[in-house]
Amino acid sequence: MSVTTTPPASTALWRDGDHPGERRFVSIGRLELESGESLPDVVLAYETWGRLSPERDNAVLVEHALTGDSHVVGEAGPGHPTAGWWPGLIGQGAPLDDDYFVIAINVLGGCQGSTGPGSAAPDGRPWGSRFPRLTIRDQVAAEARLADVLGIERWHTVIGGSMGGMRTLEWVASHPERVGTAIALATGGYATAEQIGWSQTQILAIRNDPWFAGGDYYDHPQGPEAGLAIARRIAHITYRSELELHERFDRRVQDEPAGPEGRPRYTVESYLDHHGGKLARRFDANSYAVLSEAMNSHDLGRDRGGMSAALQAFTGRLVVAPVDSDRLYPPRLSHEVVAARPGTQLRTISSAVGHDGFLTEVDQVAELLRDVLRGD
Ligand SMILES: CC(=O)SCCNC(=O)CCNC(=O)[C@H](O)C(C)(C)COP(=O)(O)OP(=O)(O)OC[C@H]1O[C@@H](n2cnc3c(N)ncnc32)[C@H](O)[C@@H]1OP(=O)(O)O
Ligand SMILES: N[C@@H](CCO)C(=O)O
Repeated sequence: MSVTTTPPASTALWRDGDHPGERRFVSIGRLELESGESLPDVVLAYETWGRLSPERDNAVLVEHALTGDSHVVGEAGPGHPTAGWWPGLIGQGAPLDDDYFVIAINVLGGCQGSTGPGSAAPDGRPWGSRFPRLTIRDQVAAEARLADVLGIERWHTVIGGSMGGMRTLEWVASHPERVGTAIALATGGYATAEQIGWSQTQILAIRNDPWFAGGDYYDHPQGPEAGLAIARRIAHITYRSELELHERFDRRVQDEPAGPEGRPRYTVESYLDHHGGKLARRFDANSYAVLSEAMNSHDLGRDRGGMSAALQAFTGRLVVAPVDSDRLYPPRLSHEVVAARPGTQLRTISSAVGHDGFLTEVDQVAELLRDVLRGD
């Protein structure tokens, strides 16, 4: 196992330009997966802030959501398609200041430096359609290997929202002794029927794009960007509340119809086109499908005798933080975690936005994090 600042050739197939110097890459070797398949030579990309204390007791793991990456804070620039997705959470004056050693890992199956479907398989060609099915448990198993390499036996805190919240809770279930405090935002103990249904719809939008080519599109002139953009449009509606969309866009028209045959383009359509196109330019469609299916696998209680039994061995502090207007991960899912594990704290984020509130209400998330780190 080794750590490097240059991406190993095996990870560099999907958009070579997306591998900046400040990101580090660790090889964690072969990973046996829940499916019974295995991934040889797994690489994880990660970024760090601060220093690990001599006692190794100040490490904080920040877990990103579906289309996030290891770039939690910082500018967009070479290698970083977007600015940090949780601005103000790490750095001087932020809750995660120099007292902490913060790590964010691009998830296994992702497309920002970690092994994913766009990486090279052992034959040198992209995995594409051959990439194995992943589960949230596989992703956490990979992250535990990275922690081993860095000499982190126990996280001071693990925090994440949505898919990052799934991994946070899975850390608690699969490595209870390695987590001090866990903060899971806008998530639940399992993927619901509705979440799986929305995922299916999005994955079908990708797979039915004529340019999908069964998933082996990397050396084609075009990929399934249109399908991915449709998937993002569908997802983005679920990430926002009905009331927010109504108040922001109502029935306003962005572009007037051209001629008698024309139809108006509603402002909300323009907004969804924007988000669909933006994601299609920065994200790999195969990764999107692989990660969506990993989210579908999420079920803390699976083969563990239920959620309560899965959380029983954890003696640390667990905080769950739903967004009150979240229709995709409704607050009842957090309440179920509280009911399953006595002592779990509930901190509700108030937002008009909906699910994306865990990203947009950064002040509330910062306050929550500050309180929890203080021990309140
Ligand atoms: C800070 C970042 O942007 S992180 C980007 C990387 N993203 C991730 O890592 C995933 C997490 N992030 C996300 O999912 C989303 O980007 C969120 C949650 C941060 C967006 O939330 P908000 O801040 O509420 O943004 P909002 O939904 O209002 O969208 C703003 C965008 O829509 C555009 N927009 C707004 N109205 C319209 C319209 N009628 N027509 C077209 N575009 C529109 C804005 O110009 C803006 O564009 P930009 O993002 O390219 O600057
Ligand atoms: N908008 C976020 C939320 C997903 O839960 C993302 O794209 O990662």
